[in-house]
Amino acid sequence: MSVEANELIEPVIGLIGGSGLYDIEGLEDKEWRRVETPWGAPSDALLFGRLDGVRCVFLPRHGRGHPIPPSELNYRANISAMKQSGVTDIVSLSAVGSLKEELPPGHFVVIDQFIDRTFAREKSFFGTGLVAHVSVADPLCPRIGDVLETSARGLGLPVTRGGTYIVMEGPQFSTRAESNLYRSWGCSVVGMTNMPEAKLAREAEICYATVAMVTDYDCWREGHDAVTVEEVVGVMMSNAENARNLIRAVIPVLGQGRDPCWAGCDRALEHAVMTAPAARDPEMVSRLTVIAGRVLDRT
Ligand SMILES: CSC[C@H]1O[C@H](OP(=O)(O)O)[C@H](O)[C@@H]1O
Ligand SMILES: Nc1ncnc2[nH]cnc12
Repeated sequence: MSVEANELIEPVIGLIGGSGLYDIEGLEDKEWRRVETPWGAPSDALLFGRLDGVRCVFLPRHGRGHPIPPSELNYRANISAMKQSGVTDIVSLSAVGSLKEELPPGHFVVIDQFIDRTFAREKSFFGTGLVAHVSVADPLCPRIGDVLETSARGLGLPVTRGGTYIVMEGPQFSTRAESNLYRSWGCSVVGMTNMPEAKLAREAEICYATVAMVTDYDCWREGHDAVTVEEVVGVMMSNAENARNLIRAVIPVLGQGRDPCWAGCDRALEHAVMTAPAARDPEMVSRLTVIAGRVLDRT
């Protein structure tokens, strides 16, 4: 997709559904389609359709029925499949634990920062033979964040704008010492999936924002039981209903024709590629065409 000046973008909205969100209701012309990528298969087929005329692409992050754990997700294939499907804007929906008293279960947080503590995942599309460094100083798209916040408030949902999501490797939940450490770092919520997803979306020049849906207080709270899957699943059900309403509200807004993103997420690769054309591995270049073709074509 081109983002030259004065060209109006017709957005395609990508939705990545987390725990408890394995389908999207109300899509017209819906069709599940498998998408192959240079990085292998995504978590599942993607659901293509339209909502109020806006093209949407939905992917259940863990696959339908939740067979894939956070560390085994093929994050590169998931983001590449979105890019190959023309997605310009991703809304990520995620279950998280709360690290702050004022963010109770049921609360939605439109986060604005991450701390990435994952260590067993492929984190970049680039590598030997084609090196690039994008900025993730502000890893979430504030333009989408504005729409999410306004729509959530309009629906009367309990929502906080801003907050840091610490991404842990999992699959076990945190120790009490870890949970308290994350609190001492000022983190708002803890989860296992949004990294490297957000970094890869940035490399793919896709605007990306997250609605972190609180399901539990993790294990830091004195006198309260530590989080269990039973607790998470229970709260997830009511969160999922609110998430569906929020999705219905944001898609018509995000789907309007627009200029390139004012925050620049869709131009992240502009000055990011380090490897001189003559030093590039042709196989890497060919593999990366779907992600970085926009900039590789001209350098
Ligand atoms: C049963 S809670 C653990 C699971 O839920 C979250 O995933 P997602 O972001 O896809 O909703 C969390 O990070 C864990 O993967
Ligand atoms: N407490 C928690 N820790 C990590 N991931 C979570 N997802 C939902 N609750 C969580």
